[in-house]
Amino acid sequence: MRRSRSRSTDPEPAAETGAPGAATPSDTGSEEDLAAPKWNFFADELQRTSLWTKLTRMPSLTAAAVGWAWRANRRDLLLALGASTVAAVLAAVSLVSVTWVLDALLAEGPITARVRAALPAVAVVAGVAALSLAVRLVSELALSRLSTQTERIVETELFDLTTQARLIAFDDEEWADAMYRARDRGMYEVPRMVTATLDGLTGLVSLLSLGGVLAVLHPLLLPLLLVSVVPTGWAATRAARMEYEAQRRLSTGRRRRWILGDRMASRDSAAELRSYTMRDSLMADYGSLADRERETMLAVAWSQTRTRAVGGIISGAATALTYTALGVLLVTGAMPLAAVGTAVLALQRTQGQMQQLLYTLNRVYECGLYFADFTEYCTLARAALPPAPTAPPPARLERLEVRDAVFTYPTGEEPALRGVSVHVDKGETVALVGENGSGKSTLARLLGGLYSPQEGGVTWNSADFTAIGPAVCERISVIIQDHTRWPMTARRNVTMAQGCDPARLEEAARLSGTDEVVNDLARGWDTLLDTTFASGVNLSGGQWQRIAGARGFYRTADLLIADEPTSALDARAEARFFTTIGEHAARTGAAVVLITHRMASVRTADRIYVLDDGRIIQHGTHAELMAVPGRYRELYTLQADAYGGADRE
Ligand SMILES: Nc1ncnc2c1ncn2[C@@H]1O[C@H](COP(=O)(O)OP(=O)(O)OP(=O)(O)O)[C@@H](O)[C@H]1O
Repeated sequence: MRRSRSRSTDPEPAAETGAPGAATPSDTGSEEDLAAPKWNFFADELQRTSLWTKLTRMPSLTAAAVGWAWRANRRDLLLALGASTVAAVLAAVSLVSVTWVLDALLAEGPITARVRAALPAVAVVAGVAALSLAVRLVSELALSRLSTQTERIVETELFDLTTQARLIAFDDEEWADAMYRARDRGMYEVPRMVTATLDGLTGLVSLLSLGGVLAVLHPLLLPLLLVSVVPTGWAATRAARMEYEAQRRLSTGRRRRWILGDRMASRDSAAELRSYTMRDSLMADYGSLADRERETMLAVAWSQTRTRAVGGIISGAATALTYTALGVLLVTGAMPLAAVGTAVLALQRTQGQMQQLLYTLNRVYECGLYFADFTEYCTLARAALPPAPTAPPPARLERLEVRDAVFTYPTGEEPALRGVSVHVDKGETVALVGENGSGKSTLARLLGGLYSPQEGGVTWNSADFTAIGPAVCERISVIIQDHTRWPMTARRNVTMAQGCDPARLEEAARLSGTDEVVNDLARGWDTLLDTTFASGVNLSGGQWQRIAGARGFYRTADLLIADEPTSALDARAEARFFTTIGEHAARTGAAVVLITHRMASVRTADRIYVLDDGRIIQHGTHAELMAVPGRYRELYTLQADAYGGADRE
């Protein structure tokens, strides 16, 4: 792995910090790893693309933002648009009324007569101001309602797609990073983008009406105005692009930092962190990543300030030029004094409005970049959805078969399964054994309909899993090796998405030994299993595994897949589990696929498959496999010897 280029930000070597075993910088990934992950392929393209090309994306981005707002609440959208347009037109009316006031005040005659003459115009100015305020308030209310509602539908869209995506997508770096970016910022930018777009549209209408007033006063004022505000807008847009590019570069590093931070602050890793004195090493890793981020962001802030300064200086010079031109127009008599007064006012307002509009356009552009992350993720996530089922929901299981399956993880260099064929018949108990990494869990996931092989196929009563779709999961119950500790009540941790059937719950609890766990809980099944809440409790690893077992038994299924279901159980609980799993199968008629390293527990299986390096190297009953030399007999004998030969047959 290459050394980090920002050496000054790397943590000190272990010997110097006195932190034994402190991580070397490369433990957190070289700068290149962090700056240029696969998904960041577009960063270079982004750099090369001109501002003009990006601005041409605006109409489509704006249309997309308005589309989301329309989906969120069309009434609020129309109200916001209508009210903003009225407010913009009122601003121009108010300006014309000011000219009227000035005309009256600067006319010939006694001051009282001039003031009296100006009164109707003053009343119009006041009335327009009051009306503008009311209309603006309505517009702001509609906009904030719209923003909240858009946020809601965007979040729903993200989780809707994410929870439907095929499991394999989570192993795909590009997908995972896109999801992180969409969740981290992209999805929050959609409501901002909607607000910014509507602000932009309002600003445009205001500007057009103010520009109309200015053009009527003198046509020369318009180009002068443009010259004074465009440089500031250019600077703001450039600054936004710099920030976006930096954020995009830092995204992977941030994700790693977030994960590290989570490990440092989480209860699950707290004990191991202390036992292995990981503190200094983790802090160094975290610091290294945070330093890189800080360095990048400080450099960005400095470049942004330089760009903004250039824009500001050019704008300032152009403003001075505009006021000089006004002076010349007044002195030469090309414009009367009242018109010059209104022009000064109009120029100030228009300048403010134009700056605001450029700032808003810049916001739309900036939000648009992150918004594009969200839409990119939605596109990727839609591509990761399982294809629509073409076969009817599966009937009761007769035979589940995997044929010549080849499966490689998206990040894997070698296939995890290489031409595997197995089958499970109704009511059978099949065991998968093999050493670590031989492919048992991967095969179990294929059997459970969670992964699809790249070659070969998986069928349920001869119907292909892909054709059946997610409905196949309804017929399968899985006790997962790395089961989830759901932050819910004990009852919900067992019943999951199914309704609670007290008799089935009691039976599942008895079979898995969860009854003993729940009996000890002060609030029984109603106990919240999450210590982040005041009433929540924590369970031991073995107790959690019993809950995961109960989850598997509770579900009415034709097939129960149990992947290392007893790894955390004590000897008594383990023995009980292997007896009851058979009892469960006999009572429900369910087939069982059992994965375990406890060789003694697979002796009674109808068929045992032995895996090695992604291949089935042996299969048969315990007696058949023990009768021939091979991996099964070797593993079985090794374990039996460790137990003093008690299990040797
Ligand atoms: N998410 C993943 N991404 C990439 N490779 C993976 C992933 N999960 C597993 N692998 C690889 O696939 C191979 C098979 O892994 P698998 O988990 O199926 O083995 P196993 O037999 O269940 O191991 P164990 O007995 O340790 O649970 C291993 O080489 C492993 O490194």
